[in-house]
Amino acid sequence: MTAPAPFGARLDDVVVRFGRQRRVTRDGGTFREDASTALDGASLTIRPGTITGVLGRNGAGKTTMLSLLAAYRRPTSGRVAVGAGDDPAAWEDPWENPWATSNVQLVSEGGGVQDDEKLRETLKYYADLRPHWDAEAAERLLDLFEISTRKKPNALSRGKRSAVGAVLGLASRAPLTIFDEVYLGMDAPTRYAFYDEILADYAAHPRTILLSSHLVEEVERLFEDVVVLDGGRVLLAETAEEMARRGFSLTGPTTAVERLAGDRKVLHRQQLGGTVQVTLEGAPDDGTRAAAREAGVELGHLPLQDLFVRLTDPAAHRATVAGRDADASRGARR
Ligand SMILES: Nc1ncnc2c1ncn2[C@@H]1O[C@H](COP(=O)(O)OP(=O)(O)OP(=O)(O)O)[C@@H](O)[C@H]1O
Repeated sequence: MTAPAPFGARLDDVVVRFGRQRRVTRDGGTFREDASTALDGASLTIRPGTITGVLGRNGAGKTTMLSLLAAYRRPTSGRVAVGAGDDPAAWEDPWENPWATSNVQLVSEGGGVQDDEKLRETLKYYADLRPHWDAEAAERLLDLFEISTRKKPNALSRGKRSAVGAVLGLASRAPLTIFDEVYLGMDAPTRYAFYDEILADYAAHPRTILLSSHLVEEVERLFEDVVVLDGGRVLLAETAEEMARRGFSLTGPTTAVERLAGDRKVLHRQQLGGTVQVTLEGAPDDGTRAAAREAGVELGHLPLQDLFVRLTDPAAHRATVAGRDADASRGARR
């Protein structure tokens, strides 16, 4: 079978509301109220043939968004589309669309397995369901994660169940493969093996992979694109390269770093004795680069975690290095 073309995905002004409830007014009348809004006018495009990180704090709407793409649910309003090619106008609504759903694989924590049957039955089911299923890859990965197909999933540990999800997602070779917090319960060596397998499999069989995770530091190296959701809205959707240009870090002697940082906004600050590392908003100009070299200050890339924390925290600490501490020292020098 020829390799399938990677899928793109798009959300246009998508709203998802859950749990309409009947409320009683003071005068005894009733009205219906939305209990929660999981997505609140979310719009974005996932480029075909990329690994895209989906980040957001608890309850931001990640699982809801990913479920829409796999047609596990319908939006309350707005449009969802998936499909091959670079023209989103040609993509299709995945809802009750067998062509779309057979090409989209969503793996959630502990999901996608038949609990009361041996794992080998689940594998047969996937082989029938997934047009691009690779049975050899599934076998190799199950060996790698030391999982026996003779076991029933409910007899597996939480980490092993997650590893089964990783296997199902990878071996599906689906043009749109979605891993929603699939790492839960996996120990660190297993997680790193999973990340390496994603990269190797993606290189050998290009497709579109969406990966949601709270372990931002661990997974950032995988991402070509990044989506950040917050309160049901898309806070940011851009390439990892564009994101990297949103900030930089300086590491070195405290006074030199403070001088170089000036009034820039601080995303993160870590003091180790006389050495400080600060993550700053914005791109370094040539002057800053030259001055850093001269002062023996190391200029580094922006850790995604710092930007993520900053972006999703409305009450973010807006201090600058030139703020509280440095102000005091400048005052003393005047
Ligand atoms: N079936 C449901 N019924 C009612 N509310 C729901 C339902 N599913 C999700 N929600 C609500 O929608 C919002 C978004 O939930 P969602 O699970 O999409 O977030 P998430 O970003 O995946 O969170 P987490 O990182 O904690 O998994 C939350 O406020 C959640 O309580």
